[in-house]
Amino acid sequence: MGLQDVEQPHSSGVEAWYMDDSTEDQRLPHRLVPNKPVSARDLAADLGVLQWHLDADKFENDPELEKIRKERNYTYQDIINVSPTSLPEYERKIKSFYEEHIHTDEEIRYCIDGSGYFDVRDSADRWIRIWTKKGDMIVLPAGLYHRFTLDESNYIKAMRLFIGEPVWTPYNRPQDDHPIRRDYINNFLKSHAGTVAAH
Ligand SMILES: CSCCC(=O)/C(O)=C/O
Ligand SMILES: [Fe+2]
Repeated sequence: MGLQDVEQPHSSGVEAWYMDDSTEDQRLPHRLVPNKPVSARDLAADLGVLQWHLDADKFENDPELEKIRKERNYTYQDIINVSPTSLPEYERKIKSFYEEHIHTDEEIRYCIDGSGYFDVRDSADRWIRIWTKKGDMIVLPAGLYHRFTLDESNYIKAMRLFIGEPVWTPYNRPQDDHPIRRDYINNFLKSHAGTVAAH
């Protein structure tokens, strides 16, 4: 099944916008002025980023979540609490989450509580900030350059899902010759491949 074939219940989706270039605190929204929003449709069609909105209060027994897990073969799940007081080695991990990277598999996160920002690169190498809040589930495809930060609430509780045994290894940019990155470019960014700059 292709990424575009999966039914996504909410067409409006999570809020996303192009980021400014400011080096201020990463937890700030970093919107352009005026704000330049990005639609759920564009995230899916252009970048392969999928999303659903679920009832997080019933995450332990939710038929909708079960359906997604079955359809997409997500056999593994665990829960991560990210906050200065709950995450072991918080400083090291939060720094590593915010290093631009890819994974060799999808990154699937379901926000059960709190909130945070997943930043993704578009086809012209610009940052798009995706604000993930309670009930939002997102899938970042393998090979997509991205990073994560907490927002000003300083707390997110997220379910991590995976197909098979989980592999969390980040491959920090540059990874332009990595086969997974090449596959991603061929699948999603082909028409813009010449414009995606190497770092
Ligand atoms: C909210 S989950 C922590 C971030 C993470 O696991 C990751 O891989 C970010 O890219
Ligand atoms: Fe990641």
